[in-house]
Amino acid sequence: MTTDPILRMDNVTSGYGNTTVLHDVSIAVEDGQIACLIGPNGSGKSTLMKSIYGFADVQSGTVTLRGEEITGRSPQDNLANGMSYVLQDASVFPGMSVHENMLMGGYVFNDDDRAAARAEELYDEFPVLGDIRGQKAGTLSGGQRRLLELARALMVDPDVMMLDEPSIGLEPRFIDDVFERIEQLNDLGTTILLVEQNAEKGLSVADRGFVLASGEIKFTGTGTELLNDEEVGRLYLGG
Ligand SMILES: Nc1ncnc2c1ncn2[C@@H]1O[C@H](COP(=O)(O)OP(=O)(O)OP(=O)(O)O)[C@@H](O)[C@H]1O
Repeated sequence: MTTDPILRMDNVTSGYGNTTVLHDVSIAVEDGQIACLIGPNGSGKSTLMKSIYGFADVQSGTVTLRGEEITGRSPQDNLANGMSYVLQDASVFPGMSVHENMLMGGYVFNDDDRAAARAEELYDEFPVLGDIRGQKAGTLSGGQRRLLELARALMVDPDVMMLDEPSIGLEPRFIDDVFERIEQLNDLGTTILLVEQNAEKGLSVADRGFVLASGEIKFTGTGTELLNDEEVGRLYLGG
């Protein structure tokens, strides 16, 4: 069964100022899916997410969330509208506690009680985070910090969450844990669009995959279809 896509890009050409990075890109992510974007370095994966979120310039084409056009909206508006984005270089505030970092994730509420209540819900969901809520974020391990970044982005209870390279910089022993967390977020009902350098890992959790090269979508399929595609394997999965 298919549902209407929750997030779409239709014929988007975009970049930065006069520089064009993406050419005529169309993707559709259905409600409740995990979608994964793979492709070589510099192919425009981060730019695709930035074009959805208002960090890059859409030169033509449209971006749609829940059927409503959001092309060119600001990141703040997108966050308030139920979409969160964990940037590749997302960082925690090292001098603040885990809990204070969580509250920052709910700043758009303008309501301290509501933010605190939402943080408690997330500690129930991720007890490891609740256990260290008083600890300064700068003292966390890489895996704990990534979990905090993910949980902080959940403070607004987003319908759609975009994650740019969630496994980057993590020790191998934490990588499986992060992917389990991503599947857990998805089980809670959040639609996820993920950029992942570890293409096999990313596609293995994905309902839908997109291969981007030189700013164009070259292949689309289910995660399994792309993993099993001979050409995708040879060109983009290292054999
Ligand atoms: N702020 C910017 N201004 C101008 N050009 C940019 C900007 N950010 C990225 N680019 C260019 O856009 C192209 C695509 O970069 P992008 O970061 O989207 O690729 P990527 O596929 O995410 O790469 P990586 O896997 O290395 O993160 C690159 O040529 C890059 O130099």
